[in-house]
Amino acid sequence: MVESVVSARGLNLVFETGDGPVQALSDVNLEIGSGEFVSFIGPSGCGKTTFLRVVADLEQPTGGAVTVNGMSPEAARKARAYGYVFQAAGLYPWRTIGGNVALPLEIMGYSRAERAERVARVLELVELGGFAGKFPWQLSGGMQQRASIARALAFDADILLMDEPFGALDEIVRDRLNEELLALWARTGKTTLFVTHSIPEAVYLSTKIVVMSPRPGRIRDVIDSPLPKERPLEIRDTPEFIAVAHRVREGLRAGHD
Ligand SMILES: Nc1ncnc2c1ncn2[C@@H]1O[C@H](COP(=O)(O)OP(=O)(O)OP(=O)(O)O)[C@@H](O)[C@H]1O
Repeated sequence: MVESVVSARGLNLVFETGDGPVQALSDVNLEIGSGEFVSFIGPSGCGKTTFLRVVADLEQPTGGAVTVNGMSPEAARKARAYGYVFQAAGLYPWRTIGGNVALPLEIMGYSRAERAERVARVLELVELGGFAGKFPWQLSGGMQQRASIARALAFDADILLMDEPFGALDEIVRDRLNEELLALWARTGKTTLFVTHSIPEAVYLSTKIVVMSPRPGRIRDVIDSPLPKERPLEIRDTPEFIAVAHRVREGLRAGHD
């Protein structure tokens, strides 16, 4: 049997707060295979970020089990199994773009030559080849987010965790970055977990869409996309695309009843 890259079985997570327990995740079961692009969509507070944080070993489940590459999240973190892209680009303003991308490599003790080679390669991948020497404030919001994707790619982890990376961008920039991300995913084959509030974004990007319901966060529906791997933006006008979007919307609506 092929081992899942991410496997969640009976996952529960309860936060103890001053106002009593908050159940963020309830009995989440999910298998993610190698090279899949999986979007998590659901209303605010349904546990999407919490799920990503469990995978990244930033939160401890209170029940059930998660494995990442067949290991505990802690072992996977130590093996540098993933890169993490946050909602805000989170670049250090006093470092150049190249310096920001190199930072995790510096912390990990890569040599200067190795850092330079990797920074050049990942900036090229996100089409920021000529921008290594610029500072974050010299780049648009979309370019900054591309730089933060480059930073997550720099140490060649085979899993990419992305928490609403394009949420703050206008729709035209977002469309372009969606196209670029899809091309990048096709080129690199990284298993990608992607949080979004946007139905078209989830349907356009994903091989699998996980629809979640509000607290306690449960999986309402898991949709294996019938769309082909090649996806021009115009695919969003096809009946196949509209049918998947409809099913996602139905799942979100059912979660509210
Ligand atoms: N550290 C924490 N302590 C207490 N409660 C928390 C903590 N982190 C998250 N929560 C609660 O757990 C629930 C799930 O939060 P989470 O951030 O995972 O939701 P989300 O689906 O990512 O939301 P959004 O779409 O708004 O980002 C929310 O009710 C949130 O208030």
